Amino acid sequence: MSAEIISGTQMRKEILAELEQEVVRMKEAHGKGPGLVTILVGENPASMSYVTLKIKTALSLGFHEVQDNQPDDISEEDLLALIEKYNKDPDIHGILVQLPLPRHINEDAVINAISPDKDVDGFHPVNLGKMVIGGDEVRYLPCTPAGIQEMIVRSGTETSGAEVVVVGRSNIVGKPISVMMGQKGPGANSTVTMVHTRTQDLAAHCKRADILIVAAGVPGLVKPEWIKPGATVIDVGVNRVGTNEETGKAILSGDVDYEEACKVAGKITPVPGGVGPMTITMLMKNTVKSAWWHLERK
Ligand SMILES: Nc1nc2c(c(=O)[nH]1)N[C@@H](CN(C=O)c1ccc(C(=O)N[C@@H](CCC(=O)O)C(=O)O)cc1)CN2
Repeated sequence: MSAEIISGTQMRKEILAELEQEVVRMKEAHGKGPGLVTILVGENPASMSYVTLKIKTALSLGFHEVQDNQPDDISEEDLLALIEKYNKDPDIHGILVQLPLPRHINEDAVINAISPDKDVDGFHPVNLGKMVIGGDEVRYLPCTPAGIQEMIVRSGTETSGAEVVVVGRSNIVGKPISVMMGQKGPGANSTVTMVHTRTQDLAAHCKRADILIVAAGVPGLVKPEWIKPGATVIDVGVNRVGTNEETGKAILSGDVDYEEACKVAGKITPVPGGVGPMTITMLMKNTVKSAWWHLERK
């Protein structure tokens, strides 16, 4: 048996084509499209490549894109003032501050400074609170969890009544996706267990999962014998495990032993080309949603 591959790269194409049409309609209706600012502090190579991808995608969709790069030693006060400037800018509908930030800056203070109306990352406590309440309250879902849920749904995996096991408890992936999969509604209604690397008998928990979502940041953590035959496996890990000597590019590995897992799982996401591309796609979707909200409100 070889698992069906759930390709984030392919799904990205489909969703971006839908968004492109929406941007055309928005420009016809309002004379302008979505505006996104990307704020990058310092020169972390991974962050630089993610922000470059975000800018490229936004421009390809016809967004108004502002790239605001700041030096590593910017003070927290100056960064907060910069965010406030964009909170007030009527041409900007989405504010993205790339994480992680340098140690001298308090990440929570920065996230809290972004207007919840422009928080297209979905990290602000107001938006996380609305996500927990669910239903009509939901505003911007955090991008990686939203991408995971979209992949599960588009792959035709049944979620209602399914046993979902989430490995990892981060604020940006593990906690939100656990809540989202347990909500009432389509693409959810699951029975969720959230575990982590200190959980006793992690393997036994994973083995019960109809849908196994792994976001632990530990390369190759999940072994094939931890997987229920036929399960859908979503690998969120993007671990840099070496460098390709010929191309100089990073060699990426997920949190799942992919080659072997393919022999047991029913469906599986690859790394690269799985959840990663969906994160940026969902950022675009949130920005389009925010732009409609801001433009129609006036
Ligand atoms: N403000 C934010 N910061 C961070 C987020 C976020 O959602 N908002 N998430 C991560 C990084 N991230 C987006 O910013 C991200 C990670 C991975 C990918 C991706 O496409 N990965 C590719 C591989 C790309 C590579 O070669 O490195 C893949 O998995 O196929 C996109 C976005 C932390 N910070």
